[in-house]
Amino acid sequence: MTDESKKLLVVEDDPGLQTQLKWCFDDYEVIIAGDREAALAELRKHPFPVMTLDLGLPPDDGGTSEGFATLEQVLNDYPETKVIVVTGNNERENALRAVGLGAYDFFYKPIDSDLLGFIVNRAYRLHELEEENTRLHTRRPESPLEGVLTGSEEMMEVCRTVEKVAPADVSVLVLGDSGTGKELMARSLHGLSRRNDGPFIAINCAAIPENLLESELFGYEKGAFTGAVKTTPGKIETAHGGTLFLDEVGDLPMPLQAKLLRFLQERTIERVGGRKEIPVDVRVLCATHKDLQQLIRDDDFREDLYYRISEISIRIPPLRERVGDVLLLARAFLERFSEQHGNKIKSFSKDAIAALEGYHWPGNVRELENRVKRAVIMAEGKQISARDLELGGDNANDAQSFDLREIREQAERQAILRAMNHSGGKISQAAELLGVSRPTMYDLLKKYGLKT
Ligand SMILES: Nc1ncnc2c1ncn2[C@@H]1O[C@H](COP(=O)(O)OP(=O)(O)OP(=O)(O)O)[C@@H](O)[C@H]1O
Repeated sequence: MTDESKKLLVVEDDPGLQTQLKWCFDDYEVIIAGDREAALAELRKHPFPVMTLDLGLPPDDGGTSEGFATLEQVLNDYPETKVIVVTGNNERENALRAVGLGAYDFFYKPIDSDLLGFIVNRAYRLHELEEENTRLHTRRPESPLEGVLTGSEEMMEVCRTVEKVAPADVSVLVLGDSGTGKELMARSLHGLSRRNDGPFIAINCAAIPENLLESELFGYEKGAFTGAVKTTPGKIETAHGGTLFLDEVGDLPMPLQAKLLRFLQERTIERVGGRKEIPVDVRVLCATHKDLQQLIRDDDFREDLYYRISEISIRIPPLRERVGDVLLLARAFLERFSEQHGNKIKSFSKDAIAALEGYHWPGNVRELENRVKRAVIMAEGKQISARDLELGGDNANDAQSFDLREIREQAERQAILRAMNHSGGKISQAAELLGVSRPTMYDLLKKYGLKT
């Protein structure tokens, strides 16, 4: 036990009991508070793993209203503190109500120091175990690639592919929904390649108007068009010796697809308004959330370009399909943002965890990152609630389909993922949570394409 965890807060207004309680716990550093304000002032100063709380506090020493108000405030603001409620001999109802609200245990007066000592020691032990548990949960798994956090087998496979492919100078097409981490993977590919001393230049083909995209990519000569006051190299040239990342390549207009293809075949570019062929040495990585095969069928994407940019394809699974990743990433983001904001929020409430597990994350990791960032700023208690994350109610359940079978399957899939997340990927525990046998659980995982 650390020195800090040996502290015990005793909230008691009766001077006689204060003294008795003080020598009852000579193993602990006992701090006495006579009322709610004094107790909260102590809790603000340092964390207390355990506190005892007399329910009959002033100004309502004859009743319990002040005691209950103190209890609720402590449970809300200091959820890690175990509260042992001390109450009159025939006040069973109050004792049960306190435990119902979240008090750890209760104790009847007059004080039996052996029994109270036993309850306090047990509360300390439980607090210690819970802390250990939180530490284990927040421990990061070995990050396979710099900046990439994951514990899921699907993503580990993606990372292994990235490691293998990075040193080979091949073109890579990264596929995946918006916010899944395509750019992060492209940066890893660059970082692990022999070009990592060179530049990494990213351009989002969907974010730049069509008429500017050509000069943005290929550069222009002075006087090529109105406003071209000086010769300017494009992104491709700027990436010389390094990597060019074309995000949302599915949005590249047809004429530029032809020009890009020419560049990939000849490895030279011509600036807009120029005549000179400029040799450029870059590795091209592309990404898209669109279905390029469909675009090819619709004549919106050139098949020959597709083969050039996809010597290797890597598909990043959506966040909802990664077993265990939602909570792992949420905890990592919480740690990062609460450190950045200098506040002490360390955990998610139970309802927040259920909401995180139940939501289907259409915006993937980016959405999770944004929700946690916002919650850290908005949260008023010591824990992040589902409300702080703006999850719950209608937000969490936006299935728009009317197809009953589809809705049932979605719900089943969600439940399986929640159970797998909850059990840390342990199939037998997840099966138990869902009330199905292990073989059925394997069948379900297979049916929904969930790897373990
Ligand atoms: N596995 C991960 N671990 C840590 N952070 C991640 C992970 N995946 C994504 N992120 C973070 O999520 C955010 C979105 O990632 P990124 O921009 O790479 O996604 P994207 O798929 O390229 O998105 P878009 O399709 O919208 O361009 C970034 O802030 C990124 O750092």
